[in-house]
Amino acid sequence: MEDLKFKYLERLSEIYPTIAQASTEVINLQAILNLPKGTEHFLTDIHGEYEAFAHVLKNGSGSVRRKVDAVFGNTMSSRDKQALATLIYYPREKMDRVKKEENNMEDWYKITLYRLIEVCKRTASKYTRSKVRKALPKDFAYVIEELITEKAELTDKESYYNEIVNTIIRVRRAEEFIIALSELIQRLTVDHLHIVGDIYDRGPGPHIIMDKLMQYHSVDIQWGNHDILWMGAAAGQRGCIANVIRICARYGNLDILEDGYGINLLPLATFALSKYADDPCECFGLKGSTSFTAQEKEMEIKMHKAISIIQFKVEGQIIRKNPGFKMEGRNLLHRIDFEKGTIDLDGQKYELLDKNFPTIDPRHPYTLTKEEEDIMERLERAFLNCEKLQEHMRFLLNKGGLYKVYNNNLLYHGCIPLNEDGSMKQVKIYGKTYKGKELYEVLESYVRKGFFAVETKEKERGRDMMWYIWLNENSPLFGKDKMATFERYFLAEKETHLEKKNPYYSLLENEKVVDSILAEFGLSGECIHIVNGHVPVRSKNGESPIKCGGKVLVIDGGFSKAYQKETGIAGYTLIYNSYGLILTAHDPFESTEAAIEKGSDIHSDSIIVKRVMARKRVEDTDDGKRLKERIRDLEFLLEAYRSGRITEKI
Ligand SMILES: O=P(O)(O)OC[C@H]1O[C@](O)(COP(=O)(O)O)[C@@H](O)[C@@H]1O
Ligand SMILES: [Mn+2]
Repeated sequence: MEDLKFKYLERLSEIYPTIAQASTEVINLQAILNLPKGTEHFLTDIHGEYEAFAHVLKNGSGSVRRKVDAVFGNTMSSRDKQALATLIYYPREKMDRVKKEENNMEDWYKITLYRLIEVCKRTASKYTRSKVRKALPKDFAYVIEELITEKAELTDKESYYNEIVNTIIRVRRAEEFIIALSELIQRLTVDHLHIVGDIYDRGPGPHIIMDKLMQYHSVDIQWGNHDILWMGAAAGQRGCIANVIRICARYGNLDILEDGYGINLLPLATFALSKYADDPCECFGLKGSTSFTAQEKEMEIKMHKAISIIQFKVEGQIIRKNPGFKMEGRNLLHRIDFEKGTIDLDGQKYELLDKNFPTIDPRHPYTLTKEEEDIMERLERAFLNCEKLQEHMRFLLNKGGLYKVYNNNLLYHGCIPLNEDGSMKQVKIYGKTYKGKELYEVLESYVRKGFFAVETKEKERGRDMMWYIWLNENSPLFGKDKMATFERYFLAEKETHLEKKNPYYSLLENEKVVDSILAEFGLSGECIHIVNGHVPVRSKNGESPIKCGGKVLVIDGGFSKAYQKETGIAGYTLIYNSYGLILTAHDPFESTEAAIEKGSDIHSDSIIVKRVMARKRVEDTDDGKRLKERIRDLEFLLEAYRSGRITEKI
């Protein structure tokens, strides 16, 4: 042990070769520990709504506006503060508008630059000089640093700053400078972003969101069931591929696949148009609003039906291949009486709303026709070979996982499968039993195997496991007793559409249960929380996102337009800054245009969940723990230098 420690100190002395260097580092680290904790921003269930996502990201769920308020207080009107905030979110667009209205732009530049510099100073003051420097835009790095650093030794500070600002305006760089400052403020306002799952499906731009996330300075992702579905599809799992296409078709979003990812859907389209030529496919109408022509719409609807039938067949095969998934109950095609157009569900007969199944052979209902097989083969190849999709999935794999413990908060998308009595449910995965944290871990290991395992069998298991995580009742990401897709398309009886939630969701007010979950992930004591998404909070019905006295925060982002009618709002986001936790309820997002025009933020309400007594510092965070360890090691090194066990390397 001693030997190992000595070796470690020797290595450390290579980085800090002198007493002076090691002690400077100790002083620097100690200074960081005393800075206020960086702001964390939590978003979930974005569901392809890239405009609303970009807006919330730009305004830091109200954080930018709070900064503007803190800097200018009552010295500026609320309208001016809002205009300044909008400028920070959308500098280019806002300036275009201002130019049309203002007759003295020089004055406007001067005032605006001055204001932005003040906000920038305040946002940067939380960070070390070196961190701010790293965030500075290359072109203006030197000047911005001059402007935001207090110059105590200058007697006439004002004229010094004025000179710089005047020069910027004179050389016609004011606009670029305003843009650079605005982006810097956005960048510094949020230190770290958590995405608690479900980037994909329903909305039109998940690929645009992924591109944005890949450029973001600091982010982690807890995979949602919809993300896993896309990961499975990208790994070539047929059940996942069929579901991905079906959901895109359902929401009129097939162009995500065609234009966004360059996946060719022509074979499916041609097949659907010929197979369902005279079929109105009434059960397969599109959700949400689309701008399709009648002809386009007809094609989407037919493709929607074609891929749904393929999905039910392919899923039947996966279920039969994996009896351990215990999902035979979800195989429904063989229970259809194709002559009568009825289905037998647990002894009860139901009439099907659509009786036309030209591709199903009643004797072998789960077998794909030659054409369907051909389509699936081509799609499988297209998903596997799509470079952009694979790149997005690699990013999810690198930055993501099924859960995360971060600064005393436990983050996951769905739930912890529980029994009725609140104990953790034992779940069998390929013959072995797991629960709680171990269940999460084994599932995550299979997801990674689905991409990286060398051995074919293990890889296949990994792939099938992604489909399992998407919809199995024991999946912590799904957490419902069944996914009633078939019933929702084909049966009128609403009771068959019901998807019963795992007891987890009704036990969230039970402190014993909540504590046991937190403890399972190593969390105990004060100021610990579970943050999860997945289930829309029906605030219209008085439901609160704050459960168990604030220990659990269910922040389904509700970005998804399809769900806003049900919930009454556009969901919640969470901010954890040095003063505490702030939950923001959002109003539906109209459009970027409207946000600039009206200068509206989309948050309607901010609820302070927890206000800390003393402002939290870096010292109180996970990063702080690591820094303290580093300081301790460096102090050992200093001791070794001073006692002569290690010599300085000058
Ligand atoms: O309303 P849609 O888009 O058809 O989706 C409904 C399906 O989505 C699910 O709610 C899963 O998606 P979420 O993870 O967003 O809840 C299923 O339980 C349900 O069958
Ligand atoms: Mn979900």
